[in-house]
Amino acid sequence: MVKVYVHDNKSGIDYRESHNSGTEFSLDELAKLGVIYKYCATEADVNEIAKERQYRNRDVVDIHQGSFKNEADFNEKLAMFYKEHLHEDEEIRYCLEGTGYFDVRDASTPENWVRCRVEPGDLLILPPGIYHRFTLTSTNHIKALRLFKDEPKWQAINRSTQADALPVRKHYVSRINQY
Ligand SMILES: CSCCC(=O)/C(O)=C/O
Ligand SMILES: [Fe+2]
Repeated sequence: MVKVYVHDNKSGIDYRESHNSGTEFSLDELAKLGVIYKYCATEADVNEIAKERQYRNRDVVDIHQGSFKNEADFNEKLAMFYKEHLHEDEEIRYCLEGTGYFDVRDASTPENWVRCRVEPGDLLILPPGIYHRFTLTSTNHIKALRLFKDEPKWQAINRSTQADALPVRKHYVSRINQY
C-alpha cells in the first residue's frame, strides 16, 4: 500500500533514501493535487481502469542496474527521471515488482515535495501539467506497467519559465486552485 508524506527537502543525501520529514499526507490531500491513487490487487483491476479511461497501449519498464549497459547509463537514466518535469498527458503507472518514489509538487507550499512510495499493487494517476519526478528506492529496483492512450512515448518537459507558460500547466494550476 502506498505511503505518502512530505519530503524533508534535504539535499546531499542520496535521493533514493526515504527523505521522510515525518509529516504524513493523506490520499484526500493527494487527490486535491489531482493525483489519484488506486490499489489494484491484480492486472484485471488495472485493465478496468485502462478501459474506463480509454487507454489502449501499455509497456513494462524494469529498472535496475542490470538492465543498463553500464553504471553510467543507469545513473544517467535515474538523473533524467529525477529532474522535475511535467507531461502533456496523464501519467498512469502500476507497480508490479520492487519499489519507487514518485514526488509531486504540493500546490499550496510549492517548495515542498510530496513523496509517494509505491510497492506492488499500487497504481498512481498523475494529471497532465503537474510537476513531478521519479526515483528508485535504496533497493534499486522497480518493474512497472506504463499505460498509454496511444503509442508508448515518454516526453518530459523539464521545469522552466517556458514550461510554466504552457496551456497544460496553466490549466493544471487553475484546476487545482478551484479546490
Ligand atoms: C516507474 S515508471 C518510470 C518513470 C516514468 O515513467 C516517469 O514518467 C516519471 O515521471
Ligand atoms: Fe513523469
